[in-house]
Amino acid sequence: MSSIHLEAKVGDIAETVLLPGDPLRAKHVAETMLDDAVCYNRVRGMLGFTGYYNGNRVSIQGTGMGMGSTSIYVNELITTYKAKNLIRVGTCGSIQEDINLGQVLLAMSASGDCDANSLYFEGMQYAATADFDLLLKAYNAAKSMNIKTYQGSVFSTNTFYDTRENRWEKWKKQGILGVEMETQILFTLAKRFGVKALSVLTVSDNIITGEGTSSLEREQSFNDMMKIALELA
Ligand SMILES: O=P(O)(O)O[C@H]1O[C@H](CO)[C@@H](O)[C@H]1O
Ligand SMILES: O=c1cc[nH]c(=O)[nH]1
Repeated sequence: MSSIHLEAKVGDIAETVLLPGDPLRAKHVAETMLDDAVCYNRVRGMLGFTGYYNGNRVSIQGTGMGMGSTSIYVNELITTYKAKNLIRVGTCGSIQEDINLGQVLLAMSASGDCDANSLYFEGMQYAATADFDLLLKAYNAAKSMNIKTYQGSVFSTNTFYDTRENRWEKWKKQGILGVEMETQILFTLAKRFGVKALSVLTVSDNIITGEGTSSLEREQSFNDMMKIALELA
């Protein structure tokens, strides 16, 4: 048996699944950091692999960009493949001047503009929150590897491009650390289905200062984030 958007058979995917937006980041990590990695999904080019990290079985599955695409993979991973720990490994734009390129955020919660949530919660606002156990483990793993992390809230948006001026000013004042496009729906669905979720994010852009990284760097150069997430397997 497989699902609509994943051709893996039940049993091909580990209980802990890392979730980059970029399927080529999944491939790069599988090739450079996992042992005996096997590709289980090529449907729509949304690559997924299962392998071993320090002897522990782990999968890594691209989600695509945005909450619509992510919700499809998260739903299928949980309901068909019985995934138990879903850990996003993504990039984000910092909206705080002092959080610079390459730094790692552990998302405690996600605000956002997820349409699926607005409909589902009938206009009420749900506080999408990380699993505390995964958050604590990630924090401790980072500390033991001497990797500095920032713990706090992120904003998940479905619109990467937007012409509003000072769009992020109020969110910056509200203490949001970074902006990305998937965490709000990941945390919401994980709680609904009774599984654990966390987002580990690397700052690829600083939206306030305008600094950014290349697409190759976004695909390949986020070692600290990957090491923290893989320790959770
Ligand atoms: O690098 P990924 O994981 O794709 O994450 C970020 O990058 C994409 C936008 O460029 C969005 O998916 C955003 O959340
Ligand atoms: O600015 C950014 C950078 C990464 N991802 C986003 O969604 N926004």
